[in-house]
Amino acid sequence: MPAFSVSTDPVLEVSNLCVRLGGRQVLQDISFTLNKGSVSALIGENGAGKTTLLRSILGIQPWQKGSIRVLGKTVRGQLSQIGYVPQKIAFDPYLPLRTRDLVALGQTGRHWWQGSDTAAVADALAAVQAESFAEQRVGMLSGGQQQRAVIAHALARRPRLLLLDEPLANLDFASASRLVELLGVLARKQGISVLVTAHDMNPLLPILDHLVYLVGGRAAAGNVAEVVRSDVLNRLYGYPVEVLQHRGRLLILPKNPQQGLEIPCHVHEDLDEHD
Ligand SMILES: Nc1ncnc2c1ncn2[C@@H]1O[C@H](COP(=O)(O)OP(=O)(O)OP(=O)(O)O)[C@@H](O)[C@H]1O
Repeated sequence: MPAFSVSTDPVLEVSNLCVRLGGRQVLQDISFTLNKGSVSALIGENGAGKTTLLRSILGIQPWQKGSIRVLGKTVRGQLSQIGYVPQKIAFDPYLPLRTRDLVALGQTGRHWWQGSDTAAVADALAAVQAESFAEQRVGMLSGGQQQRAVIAHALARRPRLLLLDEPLANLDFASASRLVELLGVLARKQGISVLVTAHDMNPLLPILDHLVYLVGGRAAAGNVAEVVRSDVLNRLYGYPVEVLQHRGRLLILPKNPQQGLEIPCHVHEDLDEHD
């Protein structure tokens, strides 16, 4: 399989997107472009609007202003080009559904009665290294295996854009690292554009090409060095913050500790300023 480098072919273009929900401006003038074969993170605290943005890209959340283009077209008619892994997935342990069945359902979509493309199902299982548990019930798998099974489900229609809503949230460190590595491989080897939401960008840094950092409904977008800078983040937060680097991890802290951001209690020592 050829390896893809990140290209300048736009797969997703979000321009000046504004979304109001329940009388509140949840997203305000969001603009960014994701290219083919890139890995991007959509970072924000609880309630920042990450899921709302993914739902807008999927065409299930109406917006008031702006535009979203997938492969140069409106999302309507392009849904088969998008794989989606939602945030909360719980499988009953006794659900009579094997991993292979779940992936086949992803391949056939709603038409479960149609035969699935077995080669596409096998490719999706292989892409996430799920062959060894393909015949096991999904409800009996570990959290990390379930996450890989639902990603295979999303990959079964060979999408060009893969959206994952907090896929690392319930994984231990080792499973999260394996999943991050896998997402990098999907982007580089298969040319899929991957967009991952998370609260913490650090686990994703090794594979990240692009960052969309959401605060209070507004976003800064670009590569990590362009976004994670105190001048950019000062504007976004509306108060002074500092960016610290500690053993390859990035920390964003308020200059005045009374203000908003949470300071992780385990990383207070030996911090060097990074701008
Ligand atoms: N249907 C709705 N009506 C009104 N407000 C909503 C609706 N859906 C979401 N919201 C609000 O929009 C804001 C953004 O929600 P969203 O779920 O997009 O955030 P998030 O960044 O994904 O959060 P989390 O990290 O907690 O999943 C929140 O304040 C939420 O309460």
